[in-house]
Amino acid sequence: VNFALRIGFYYALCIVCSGLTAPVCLLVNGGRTVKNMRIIKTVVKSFKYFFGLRFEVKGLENFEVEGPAIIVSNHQSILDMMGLMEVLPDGCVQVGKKELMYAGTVGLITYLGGVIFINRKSTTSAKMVMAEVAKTMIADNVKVWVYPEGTRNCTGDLLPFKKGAFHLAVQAQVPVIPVVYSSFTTFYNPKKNLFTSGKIKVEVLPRIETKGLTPDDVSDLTDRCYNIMRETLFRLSGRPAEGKGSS
Ligand SMILES: CCCCCC/C=C\CCCCCCCCCC(=O)SCCNC(=O)CCNC(=O)[C@H](O)C(C)(C)COP(=O)(O)OP(=O)(O)OC[C@H]1O[C@@H](n2cnc3c(N)ncnc32)[C@H](O)[C@@H]1OP(=O)(O)O
Ligand SMILES: CCCCCCCC/C=C\CCCCCCCC(=O)OC[C@@H](O)COP(=O)(O)O
Repeated sequence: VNFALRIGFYYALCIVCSGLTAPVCLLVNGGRTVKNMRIIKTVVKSFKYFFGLRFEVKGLENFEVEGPAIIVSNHQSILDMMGLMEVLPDGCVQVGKKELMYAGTVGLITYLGGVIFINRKSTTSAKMVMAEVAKTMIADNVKVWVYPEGTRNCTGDLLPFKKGAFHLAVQAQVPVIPVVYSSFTTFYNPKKNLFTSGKIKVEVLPRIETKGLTPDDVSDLTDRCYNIMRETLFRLSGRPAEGKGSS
């Protein structure tokens, strides 16, 4: 019951705050633009206090790259939206599933914030959108945040990465910046109706350059990023690295 109440309150907060923030975005910036993310971020950063969540962030200086970049991070839950806004650099849009656009006021605010919507059921259309993004991120000097697992996953491990983000980085010849959030499993588990207060460690890792890489290098780049992020996830979550120390 407690779980349902807290999650219900989270949804309500998202819906109501989106409804109140949307007119502000429209008045200040006039329409769909990444500039609205600043306003959205300010609102969302207050949410953590309602749920007793604390963020411990390291490596923010790694976001300080000139020009565009692809940011990739692990995706555990709808609560990630709070972790996202906690560290989101200016001029950064996210890639999201198109279903989000139809989520009432939340859809409206994601639209106004400039979220790039992809149809996950159609690889061709998703790739076309991503190819377009590769061009516009250079022209508009924006960073793009992608969840390369492609879906939420709250197991304490990473799902295999999809390659879209890395194709995008190579096509645009921009660096990849990995961001890792420690596992939520100790305080959040929908299967066990668990949602208490808790601490989330966040680490922004040093950028991985892609200058000179070609489409043939995308698989290697993906693996490299996956391995670094998985190691970091286990370290931040206090879980022993696999294959080491097991008898
Ligand atoms: C104010 C108060 C507000 C309160 C509420 C506020 C709310 C919100 C505020 C805003 C917050 C927004 C938050 C948004 C969060 C959104 C979270 C999500 O929705 S996550 C789900 C969507 N995201 C993704 O799926 C991204 C990761 N996926 C990918 O990158 C995929 O690769 C793809 C989607 C591009 C394609 O996927 P799929 O169809 O499954 O195909 P694949 O198997 O991945 O690829 C098939 C082959 O194609 C190759 N490929 C992929 N991309 C390209 C490319 N661009 N160019 C060339 N080739 C490409 C790929 O390598 C595969 O080939 P292979 O031979 O197998 O390697
Ligand atoms: C009038 C219609 C009303 C509809 C109301 C729907 C309300 C939804 C409201 C609030 C939810 C807050 C969500 C914040 C956004 C977080 C985005 C997110 O994390 O999406 C997860 C998703 O990307 C991964 O896809 P999978 O479903 O795991 O694969």
